[in-house]
Order: sequence, then C-alpha cells, then structure tokens
Amino acid sequence: MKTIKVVAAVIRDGDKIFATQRGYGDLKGGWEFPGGKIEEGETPQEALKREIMEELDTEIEVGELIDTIEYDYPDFHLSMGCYWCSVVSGDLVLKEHEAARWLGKDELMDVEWLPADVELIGKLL
Ligand SMILES: Nc1nc2c([nH]c(=O)n2[C@H]2C[C@H](O)[C@@H](COP(=O)(O)OP(=O)(O)OP(=O)(O)O)O2)c(=O)[nH]1
Ligand SMILES: [Mg+2]
Repeated sequence: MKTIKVVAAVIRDGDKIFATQRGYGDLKGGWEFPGGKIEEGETPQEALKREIMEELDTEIEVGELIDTIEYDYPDFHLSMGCYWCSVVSGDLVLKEHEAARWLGKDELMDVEWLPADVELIGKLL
C-alpha cells in the first residue's frame, strides 16, 4: 500500500488547541489538525510552516514532536508527524477549511475527528 507522509500542527494557546474542519474531498466535514503532505526536499518543519501559511495565512513556530501516528486508510497508509506549534503572526484565516474551533481539554471529544486522529486525541487527554 502507498504511504503518504503528512505533518499536522497542534496549535496551542494557553490550555486550548486549534482544530479545523475539512472543507473538501473524501474526508470533508471531518475534524483534523491543519497541515498536509510533505513535499520532496522539505523537512517536516518546513512543510508544516508552508502548509499553515497556505491554509491559514499564519506564520507558526514549530516545537516538539508529540507523536507520529500510523494509520491504514482503505486506499493508503498515513504516516503523520504531529507537532506542538504556536502562532508567531497572523489571524488563522480559514482559506480551505469549513470551520475551526479552539478546544479546551474537556471539549476535545466534542468534534468528529478523522479516524487517524482519534489515537492522538487519546494521548493529548
Ligand atoms: N492535515 C491533516 N491531514 C490529516 C489529519 N488526519 C488525517 O487522517 N489526515 C489525512 C487526510 C488526508 O488524506 C491526508 C493529507 O492531508 P491534507 O489533505 O491536509 O494534505 P494537503 O494539505 O497537502 O492537501 P492537498 O494539496 O493534497 O489537497 O492526511 C490531520 O489531523 N491533519
Ligand atoms: Mg491540508
């Protein structure tokens, strides 16, 4: 099966984290951490900064790796590096997503996460 390498930003502000709802494609409507596919020649950190600029018009600082999630979707294997991040500048403008929420710890289960994210949410709790 084909492996897709993805990076995702867990953007934190105080005790809340930023979740976004996918606006297009097969998984439309599911909640995720913003980010996307690593392109050839990029480090994970470079890819994540680029993706967040593209998707949210915001500059971030990429911190520690939280976990790498490995998940089998029906048609590909996902390998997703999830990093703690914080906003450096910008207003988190939704350029591709349908909606976004800042979630506190007691709200993390209030949205319908993509299947691969459920394990990560368990770890964040
Ligand atoms: N960004 C992101 N993708 C996730 C998460 N969970 C999860 O299963 N995925 C899957 C959905 C996609 O099949 C795959 C790649 O993410 P993506 O669609 O954001 O990639 P991208 O921004 O490069 O978008 P595109 O140019 O390919 O349309 O990872 C998550 O929390 N964040
Ligand atoms: Mg994306």
